[in-house]
Amino acid sequence: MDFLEPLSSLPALLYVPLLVGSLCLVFNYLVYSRRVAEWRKSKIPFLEPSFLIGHKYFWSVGSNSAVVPIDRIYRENKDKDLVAFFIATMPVVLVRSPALIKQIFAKQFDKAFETGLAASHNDKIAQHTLTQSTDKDVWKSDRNKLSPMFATARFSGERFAKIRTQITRMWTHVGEAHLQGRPINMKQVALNFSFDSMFNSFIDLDTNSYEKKEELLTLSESLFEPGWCRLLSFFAQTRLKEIPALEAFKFIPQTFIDSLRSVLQKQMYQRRLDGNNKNDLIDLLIGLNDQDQDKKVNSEMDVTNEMIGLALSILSGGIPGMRSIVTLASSTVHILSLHSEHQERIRQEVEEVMKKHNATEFTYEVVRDLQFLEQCLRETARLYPNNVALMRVCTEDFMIADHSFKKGERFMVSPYSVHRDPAYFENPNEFDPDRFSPRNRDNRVVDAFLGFGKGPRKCPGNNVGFLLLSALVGSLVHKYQVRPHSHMKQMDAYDFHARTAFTVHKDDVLVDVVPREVRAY
Ligand code: HEM
Repeated sequence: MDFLEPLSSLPALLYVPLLVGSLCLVFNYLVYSRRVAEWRKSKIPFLEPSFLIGHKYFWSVGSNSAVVPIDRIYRENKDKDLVAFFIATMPVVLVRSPALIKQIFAKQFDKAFETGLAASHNDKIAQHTLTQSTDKDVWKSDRNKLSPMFATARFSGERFAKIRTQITRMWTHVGEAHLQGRPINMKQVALNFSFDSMFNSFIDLDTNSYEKKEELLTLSESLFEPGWCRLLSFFAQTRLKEIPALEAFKFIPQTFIDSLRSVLQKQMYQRRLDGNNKNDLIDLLIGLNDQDQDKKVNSEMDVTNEMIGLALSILSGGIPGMRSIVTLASSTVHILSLHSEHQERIRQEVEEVMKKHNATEFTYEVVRDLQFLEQCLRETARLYPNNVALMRVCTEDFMIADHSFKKGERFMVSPYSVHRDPAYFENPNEFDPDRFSPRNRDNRVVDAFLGFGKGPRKCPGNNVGFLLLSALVGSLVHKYQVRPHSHMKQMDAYDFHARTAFTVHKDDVLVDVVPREVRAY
């Protein structure tokens, strides 16, 4: 057999990768051809995958963020409301039109209930983590239990003092960097601010990330750190969650859970001893413990899987939360550094609102009243939405817009693409906070804005997030003039990190500051 002769001269070790590679290609082919036949039958518009190797759009993933190819598919299929394709071997249906997104994410919510990060049914903690829960009743009951935590009024009055402490620490850090002639790393400043604010306010943990890096902060950072490992764990969570051998790739690693468990246990125990009701997450968890077991917290076993899941929903914001605050804060400061006129408007607003409330420092009432600053934050969330994609998975077969979808079909929405579509936002690449002013905000804009998701599973922490962001950005811009250091032009999708499911800028976001003369605080 002459044609096999070249193969016989290969070292035996090379046969193994060759065999594995060939099996993968055959597997790909089977996946593609089966799913394409189903799409054709259900009249779902799709992009024909290339024989064996799928869609070329995604070959550059690893050097570019997945936003880039998804956005290209979005733009090349203007004539369609939805279009199906493969990301590697994962079939997805990209939903383009806001009307259809609303239909699937809100009106047909019951039939496409699961998110892209849905947990394995056996994962007892993740079932109580809002983003990952796959049981509608458990999810509903958990969201109700947590709703008092998402009310911004929790930060009013004396409780705002904890946020004010973070403002003062941030000013000190920024002031020192300025005196030493160093630029400000906004990603780091925002991480310290949001971590300390969240852990102080929700679980009464007195952290100071500028002085000491808590284990939980290091672990939280590693949850969002871009890299192949995190990207693979995201893929394993999305695609292969029922395979026990992949437990080690769980999106929330066991080390994080163990550390959180021990912190919660300590805080609950201490609260029992102090007897002070602070109306925070610790009190909520103690209440659950009393209801369920009618006993005091005194052993590790008492911090149940449900409690860990609920705490994760708040503290890591059901995963996107803290990351979202960090990204949104650094993006907002980056964009304001390029627009001194908007910085000036924020300063004037702060002065006016302080005067109105007869305040000489940042208070809950002042921060809640910063309307123009909120418009700037919303506009930044439009230009830089946090998630590469929003996902829902069909939990039963259903029909929509003359197409029938099977249980297990994955819907994907690209907030970045919808937000930059001129059909919904005029001059979409321009930073124009006034498009979100109460006067200009029409239904078209409201429906097409996806920065916090859509439907009953949309972000419950948006108000808390905006409160912290307004405190951080408002106080920074009020005390300092901010100028660009590292990014002299507005960033876009090519500036996002390639190896993460979030739209994180690939470099540090550095700005320079010049102190301003302000009224006494
Ligand atoms: C202001 C910054 C924030 C942004 C831009 C943001 C964005 C998002 C997005 C896009 C989703 C997915 C929604 C969907 O799939 O339809 C989400 C979900 C979620 N967010 Fe946020 N978020 C922010 C802050 C927070 C904060 C501070 C918390 C917690 C206190 C939080 C808690 C959650 C939770 C628990 C979910 C899951 C909801 C569910 O599946 O029921 N978020 N967020």
